[in-house]
Amino acid sequence: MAGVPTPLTDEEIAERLAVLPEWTRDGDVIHRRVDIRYHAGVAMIVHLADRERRIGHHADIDLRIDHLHIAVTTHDADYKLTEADFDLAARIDAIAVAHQSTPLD
Ligand SMILES: C[C@H](O)[C@H](O)[C@H]1CNC2=NC(N)=NC(=O)C2=N1
Repeated sequence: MAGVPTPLTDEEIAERLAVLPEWTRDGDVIHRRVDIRYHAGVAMIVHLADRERRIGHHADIDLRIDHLHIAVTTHDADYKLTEADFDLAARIDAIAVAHQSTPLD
């Protein structure tokens, strides 16, 4: 097992957020909204959960009728932001693009 992941500094977090315009920092969490219809949102969650299982990092996901809200932090780092959160955020963005274009409702 790897040790406890290292929390990022405020400067490191700002650098990473600068290239993730969909994401907002709220303390020790980053979050974004994905506008997506309900059934496409379900499909996106299944896709994302499979990716999360493989990378060993998981988002908190709130499914609503016309959007998802996704939040990421690292519980193994006492709920601080780490590199793994920004890696997952970038993967979420790519998955969202694919699913937002699916014609499911
Ligand atoms: C053992 C397992 O890899 C860990 O519990 C992983 C799983 N997924 C995780 N996801 C998130 N968001 N934070 C973690 O600290 C974390 N830890």
